Amino acid sequence: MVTIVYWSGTGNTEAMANEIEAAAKAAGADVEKMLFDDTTVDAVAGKDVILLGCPAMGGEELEETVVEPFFAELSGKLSGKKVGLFGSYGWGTGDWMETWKQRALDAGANLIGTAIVNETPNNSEECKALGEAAAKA
Ligand SMILES: Cc1cc2nc3c(=O)[nH]c(=O)nc-3n(C[C@H](O)[C@H](O)[C@H](O)COP(=O)(O)O)c2cc1C
Repeated sequence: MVTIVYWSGTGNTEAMANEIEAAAKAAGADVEKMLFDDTTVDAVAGKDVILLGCPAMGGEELEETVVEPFFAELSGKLSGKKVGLFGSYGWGTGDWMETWKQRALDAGANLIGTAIVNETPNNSEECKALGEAAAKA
């Protein structure tokens, strides 16, 4: 089972989640998809393959009211877990994802891939690759 958990303010990261879900399903995986708001840290920590989505916010940061506190707590429970990260960005160059990736690695996660897209995805190769990697993980 691949579990996708995401936050999206204007729908771009949500569109990525949909593309990743479609790719993972096409590769044969069962997929569940939910918002950070609709789950808990312990529920996510108990999953097998975890894909987390959040756009670049703040100054190259995670969304601060929901995702940052969620991930800060979850990172204590990610050691050895198969984790993928994705999100949309605007005017930056993807620095928020580099920081996020490093935090996941520092937490001991087994990073299966990342995907970033400038604004709205449109049959993104990055999303497809992450969905396929998750299906095989
Ligand atoms: C409050 C706010 C802060 C943002 N900060 C950044 C940023 O630091 N770097 C960047 O590249 N884009 C930034 N963006 C642009 C968003 O990452 C971009 O529009 C993205 O597509 C939004 O994804 P979403 O539709 O899933 O919310 C910011 C947007 C907002 C509204």
